[in-house]
Amino acid sequence: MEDAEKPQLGLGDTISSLDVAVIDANSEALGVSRLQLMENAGRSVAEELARRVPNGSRVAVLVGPGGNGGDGLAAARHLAYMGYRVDVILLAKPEDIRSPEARSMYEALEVMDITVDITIARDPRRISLEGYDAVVDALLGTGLRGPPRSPYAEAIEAVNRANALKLSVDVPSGLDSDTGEAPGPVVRADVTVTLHKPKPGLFRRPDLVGELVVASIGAPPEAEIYVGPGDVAYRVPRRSWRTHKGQAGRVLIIGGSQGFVGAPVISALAAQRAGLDLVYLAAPTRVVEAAARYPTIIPVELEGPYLSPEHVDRLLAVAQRADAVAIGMGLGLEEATQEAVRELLARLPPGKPVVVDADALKALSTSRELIRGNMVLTPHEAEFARLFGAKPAPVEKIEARVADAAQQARLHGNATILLKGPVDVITDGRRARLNKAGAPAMSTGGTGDALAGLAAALLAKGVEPFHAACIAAYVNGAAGALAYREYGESMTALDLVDRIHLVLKDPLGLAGSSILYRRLPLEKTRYQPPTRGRPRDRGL
Ligand SMILES: NC(=O)C1=CN([C@@H]2O[C@H](COP(=O)(O)OP(=O)(O)OC[C@H]3O[C@@H](n4cnc5c(N)ncnc54)[C@H](O)[C@@H]3O)[C@@H](O)[C@H]2O)[C@@H](O)CC1
Ligand SMILES: [K+]
Repeated sequence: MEDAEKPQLGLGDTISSLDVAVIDANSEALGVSRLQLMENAGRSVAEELARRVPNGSRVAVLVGPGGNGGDGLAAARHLAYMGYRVDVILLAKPEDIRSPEARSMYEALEVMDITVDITIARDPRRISLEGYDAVVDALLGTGLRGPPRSPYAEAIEAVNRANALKLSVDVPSGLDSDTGEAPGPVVRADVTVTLHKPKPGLFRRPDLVGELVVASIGAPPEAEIYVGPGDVAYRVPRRSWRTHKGQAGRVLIIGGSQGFVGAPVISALAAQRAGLDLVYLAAPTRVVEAAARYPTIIPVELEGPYLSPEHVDRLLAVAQRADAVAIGMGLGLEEATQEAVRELLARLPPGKPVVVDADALKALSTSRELIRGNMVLTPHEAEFARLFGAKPAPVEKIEARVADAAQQARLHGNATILLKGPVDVITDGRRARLNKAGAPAMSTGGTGDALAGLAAALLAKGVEPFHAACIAAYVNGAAGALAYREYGESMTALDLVDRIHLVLKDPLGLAGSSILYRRLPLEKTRYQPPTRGRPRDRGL
């Protein structure tokens, strides 16, 4: 396979401002703190400046109130060590520097009374950058919201007037790193040192970015490769007081048969724990009767012992009221059931996101043309082999396994495939991530049903299919790990469901726990670092 065709493990070639927050938090969960990242960012910035301006030169560092300013403060310390004459110009009052990391950068600089000069720009219109050889723009980064307000607007104008080398930290201040829009004043940089990975907006405005350099902040590639607490904290929408009933998501679970009564009930319970407004459970009579002890689940009784084509019209009507559907758990392998699954998937509105699990995957194996981009398929290895007609590479050869799954995703409309195993592979053919949260006892029956319910719940909340599958795998695994801690080998899928709220309520609080610390015996893969260079040279 061509290298270009291989999806890189991780979040792709560029990262959004949301990805930045996720990577920070996942990095912290893996033992590399935000403070370390900021320190590395500052050092990388100082080193890039040192490549371009001889030491002894005069450098002004303009510092904003957030993480971007924190990077600038760290850079100032490194530049002082390297022999530059450093003046730091603070646009915010020191007490307005709130993040603990940026604060500690400021405190370290404050006592450097021999080598660094710090001024607070009380009147931003009077900032003069005359006589400097270089200006470091650490005003605003990925946290920019809307056009820069005073005093940052004036500070940006001052940077642009300066007759010096202009180096922007992460993004030219004023540029929206996601869209490339500049809704107000914006820095015109000679060099932009962007951190960890390029942001998409940078490629849209090479005129503002100048030379683009991608610098390491020491975040482990694993912070992107493995789904982690940052994904839960920043990608899962939360209700506000203004949310109306139904807005937080409605899910339709279709599953169960005379022989498998519990599976779809576990899915429904897990979906509910993900914070949904409504959960419909459409299932044969015996399943609906068993679910009656959970009054919060809305039953849709399908008369008879198993799903069959005469139920499809009714299911389509209920599906209209749901934001996402999960189908397959415990449905059984009756020919009529398989036919009903195919008919339903063919007739569902194309915009409706669907999780296809278990017995519904078997139905799909004879009609793979029904697979589409907003589907999440959740096969384990044998189901994958049956569905796509080829076994995936073993878990130990993780890169080959990812490539096998990604290839099938590409062949099937970039649907999301969640290939379950001791380490889960999640890919839409463009991106690929892994989940290692879990516990050996998760081989117990029903944990896969919980996973399907979680994935559907996240889809219903508007999370895009790739991230919904990633987060479902992590939340399910982390809840399983917590259940295992308490019950050991005796844990059941219901113990897992009972711990979903712990993972969702305080995902970052769990970070200190050992959920991501298991080292897996996987064949090593090479991480491809993002390339340096001018955006136009990269044809982007
Ligand atoms: N994982 C990463 O990539 C890392 C990011 N770091 C840095 O952190 C930055 C992000 O930090 P933050 O999220 O704190 O955001 P920023 O530092 O970009 O700015 C946020 C601050 O600016 C204010 N602000 C936002 N829009 C404004 C506007 N239109 N007018 C006036 N003020 C405005 C906000 O109130 C907030 O105080 C990145 O750009 C990067 O420089 C680094 O510390 C290292 C780690
Ligand atoms: K900046």
